[in-house]
Amino acid sequence: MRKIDIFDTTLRDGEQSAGVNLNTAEKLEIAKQLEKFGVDVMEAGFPAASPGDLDAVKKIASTIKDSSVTGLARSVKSDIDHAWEALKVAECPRLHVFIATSPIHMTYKLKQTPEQVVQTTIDTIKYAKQFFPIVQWSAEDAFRSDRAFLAQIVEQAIKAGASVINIPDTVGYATPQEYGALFKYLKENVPNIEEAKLSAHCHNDLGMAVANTLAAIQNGADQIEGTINGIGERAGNVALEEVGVALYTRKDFYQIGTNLTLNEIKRTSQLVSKLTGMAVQANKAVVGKNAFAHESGIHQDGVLKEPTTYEIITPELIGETSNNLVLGKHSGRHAFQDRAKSMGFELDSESLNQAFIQFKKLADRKKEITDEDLWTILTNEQLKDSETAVYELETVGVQYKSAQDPFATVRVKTPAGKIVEETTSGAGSVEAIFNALEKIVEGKVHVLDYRVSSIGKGRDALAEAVINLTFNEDDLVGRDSAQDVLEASAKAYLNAVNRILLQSQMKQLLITV
Ligand SMILES: CC(=O)SCCNC(=O)CCNC(=O)[C@H](O)C(C)(C)COP(=O)(O)OP(=O)(O)OC[C@H]1O[C@@H](n2cnc3c(N)ncnc32)[C@H](O)[C@@H]1OP(=O)(O)O
Ligand SMILES: CC(C)C(=O)C(=O)O
Ligand SMILES: [Mg+2]
Repeated sequence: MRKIDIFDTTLRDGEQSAGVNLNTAEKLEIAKQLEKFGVDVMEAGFPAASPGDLDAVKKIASTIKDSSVTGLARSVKSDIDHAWEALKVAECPRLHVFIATSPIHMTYKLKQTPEQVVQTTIDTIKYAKQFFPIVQWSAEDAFRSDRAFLAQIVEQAIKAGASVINIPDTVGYATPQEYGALFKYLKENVPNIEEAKLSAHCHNDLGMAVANTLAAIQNGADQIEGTINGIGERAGNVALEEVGVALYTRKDFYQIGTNLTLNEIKRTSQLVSKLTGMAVQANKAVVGKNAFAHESGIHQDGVLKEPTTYEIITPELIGETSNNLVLGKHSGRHAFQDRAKSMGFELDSESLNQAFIQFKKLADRKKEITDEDLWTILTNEQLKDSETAVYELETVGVQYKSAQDPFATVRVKTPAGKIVEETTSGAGSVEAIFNALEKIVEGKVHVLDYRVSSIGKGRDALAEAVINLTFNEDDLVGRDSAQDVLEASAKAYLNAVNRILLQSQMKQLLITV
């Protein structure tokens, strides 16, 4: 199987992402992880950019042994001198030098004629070759360059000593068909092309970086360049983890191998995200939080029966521990039962059905059902027939008059079956209710947070109260709803207390079983 080289530029093009700035220690940390990931070449920075970048490239070049380390330079002698200063410590120093070849860039940016650009290219590569055994030359904005001119300058670059030729789609303008065709064209029209490796470098402005990279590979690219998580200038570079996993998963189609250790992907992605401060979007291919998450019942059922029904790559392949069946309003009984089982609940089918109905009702009101929510639902069901009991609100009443402390009278049935009534004042109606409940509940209650909102629209909307409290040191969130705000608040308070009570009763039950 043909093998291609992976050139990582997370520390150079990736660091060109707006708002990203890595110090030497951070760059070194990422470089070590890239080495574990198995990249063939890593571009550690742009040594002429700043003393800090020169220092970082130097540290990386002297530390990394299993990947080749390179640095970028313009076609300017002083840039190459800076790069040599940083890279001479490497086992096999490698330079990456570039100049733009498109009419737009040559005319407006470089203000050089095509002939001058060819001459600068030749002179620069020859100068660099005095120091560096390996010189990679890039034709910036190659895709928007005149093809015949590109073929001519590539031929000259190889003659001058470049052993890797990079053909970037600098502004992410190419389509896969066109980018692939450009590689084919160069293979067929540059007489000495076999003396150098041909490299692809794709940006993602139109979201086609992965497709373009794969098209280049199919048309003879020997190396591909990209970054972890696809970070980079503007919309970023091609995401190396996506290309790596695509080549591996579809090796039946591409027939291409790499030296990448794919199960280092997750760790590498997380490290880069953490140190650059660039979050990975949840639905990003391969490394997104949702890449192995299944939310809907039909998918969850399929995955439980046979993961390959909905997973074309295993979580383990990229170093992820497992897939994730997220319970929400689209989930079905199979996933619900599976989670209940993994939490230690063995319910008969009737109890499971009842618990599932409660779960669906709650799922309509909450985005995500937590394990704590499930615990409460399942425990309620499991304890239904046993001797356990909780606090039940019988009535709540409030006496309120402007400029006076309100009084609340609360009547509750205790777990022991006694009816207890308390009347207490408070700074407000809700506080008066909580004070009365505090007197009734046996144990120490401390309210941490409380809020009410309406469910639905209109004057007759239901009120939902959510309360976070500690009860005998345990803390939990309780919630309940009612037509009236005050009743919802009292019920939410008891809901939290009862959940904690049920948890300890359930633990007791599980211990004795
Ligand atoms: C497609 C890419 O990703 S290319 C890499 C982009 N990365 C970076 O630019 C990061 C590092 N850059 C820097 O720190 C600075 O831009 C430096 C140190 C390189 C240069 O800084 P300055 O000397 O202040 O120049 P400035 O950045 O403003 O302008 C760039 C100059 O380089 C010239 N230039 C641009 N590319 C090249 C090239 N490949 N070869 C030679 N000259 C070039 C421009 O024409 C311009 O020249 P001018 O001053 O004669 O008009
Ligand atoms: C410097 C070159 C290789 C580059 O990053 C680009 O053209 O996108
Ligand atoms: Mg680039």
